[in-house]
Amino acid sequence: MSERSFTISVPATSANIGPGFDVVGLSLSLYLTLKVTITPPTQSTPPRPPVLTYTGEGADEVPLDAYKNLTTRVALYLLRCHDIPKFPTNVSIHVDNEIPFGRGLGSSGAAVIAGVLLGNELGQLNLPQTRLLDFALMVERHPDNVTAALVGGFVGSYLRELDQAATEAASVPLSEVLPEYPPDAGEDWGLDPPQPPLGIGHYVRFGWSKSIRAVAIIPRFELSTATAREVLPLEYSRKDLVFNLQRLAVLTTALAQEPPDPELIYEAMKDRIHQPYRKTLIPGLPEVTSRITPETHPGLLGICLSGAGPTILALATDGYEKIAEDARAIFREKGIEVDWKVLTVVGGSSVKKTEV
Ligand SMILES: Nc1ncnc2c1ncn2[C@@H]1O[C@H](COP(=O)(O)OP(=O)(O)OP(=O)(O)O)[C@@H](O)[C@H]1O
Ligand SMILES: N[C@@H](CCO)C(=O)O
Repeated sequence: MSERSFTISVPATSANIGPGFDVVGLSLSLYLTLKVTITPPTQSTPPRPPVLTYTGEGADEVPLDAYKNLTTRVALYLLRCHDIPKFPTNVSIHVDNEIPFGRGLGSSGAAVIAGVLLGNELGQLNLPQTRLLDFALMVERHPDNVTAALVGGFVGSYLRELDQAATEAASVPLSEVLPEYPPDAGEDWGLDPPQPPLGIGHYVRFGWSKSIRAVAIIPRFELSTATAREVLPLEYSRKDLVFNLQRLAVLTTALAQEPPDPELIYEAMKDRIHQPYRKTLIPGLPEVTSRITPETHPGLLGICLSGAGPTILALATDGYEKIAEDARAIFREKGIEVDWKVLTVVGGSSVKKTEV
C-alpha cells in the first residue's frame, strides 16, 4: 500500500436569498480546503489517530481532536455506517478555512460537506453524490446550505416526504448521529450508527446571470444558526406565506435573466418568514435592507440577510463599494463594525488526488 494524498475544497454558501427560507442556496467564492495525506503504517511508525492542523477562520476556536471536530466526526460517521469502525491509521489533515464562523455564510454546512467527502475518500467508499447528500442531511437538516455547497451554483432543494420507518431513522438526535467520541474508547462506540434513508434530498440548479456579484457585508459578531432559528414562529399566516411564495417563484428565474431587472429582483428578494423576526438579533438589519435600494445605489439588484445572519447579502452588477460602505455606515450607527467582500457564484465541492 502506498501513500495517498488528496485535496478537498468546499465553497461558502448563502441560504434563503430573501424569500427562500430553507429552500434556496448560492455557492460563493470563499473556500474550506482540506489537504489530506494517508501514510501506510510501517514497523517503525505505529498506527496513530488523525493529526489535524488548522489555519484561517475559526483557528482559535475549532477543536483539533479528530473525535470532537465537526468535519472529522462526520467523516467517522460515514465510515461507521460502512462497517469501518475507526479512521485509517496515519492520516494527516491540514485545514485552511476562509469561511467565517456563525455569520450566515454556511461555515457549518461546508464543514459537514467536507466531512462527508473526507469519509468517502478515507473509506474508499465511492458513494454517488445523492448518497453523500443523504449523509449530510442527517447532520444538517435543512438542505439549502449543504446542497449548494456540494453541487454548486444557485440551487433549490426539498426533503422527500419519508415513510414512517424512514422518518424515524431520519429523526434520531444529532448526538446519536455524531456522538462526542471518547478518545479512549477504542473501537467500541456502542450504538450502531443510524443509517440515512435513501434519497432524502432532491435539488434543481437554476440559471444565474454572469453579470451578478454578491457583496457580503459581514458584521464582526457571531450569531449561531440555532439561536437565529429559536426566534422564528412555528406558524405563519396565509398572507405571509403567499407573499414569500410569489416572490420566490419570480426570483428563481429573474436572477438568470440578461440583463437582470433591478425593479423585479429588489421586490422579489423581500421576505416575511424569517428576516422580520431576526431583526432583534441583528441591529441595523431593517435599516440596511430598506435604505439601500436600486434608486439610491445604481447597480444594486436586491438585498437580504445571508442565511441565518448576521451577514447581509447584496446582489449587484455594479456599485459594489458604495453599497458596502453605506451599509457599513448604517451598521456603525448601531455600534457594529463590519468587513465586506465582493464574491462570485462558483461551482460545487471538489476532491482532487494529489501526487506524492
Ligand atoms: N471548518 C470548520 N471546522 C469545524 N467546525 C466548524 C467549521 N466551520 C463551522 N464549524 C462549526 O459550526 C459553527 C457555526 O455554525 P452555524 O450554523 O451556527 O453558522 P454558519 O454555518 O456559519 O451560518 P449559516 O448556517 O447561517 O450560514 C461553528 O461555531 C463551529 O462550531
Ligand atoms: N435556512 C437556514 C440557513 C441557515 O443555515 C436559516 O435561515 O436558518
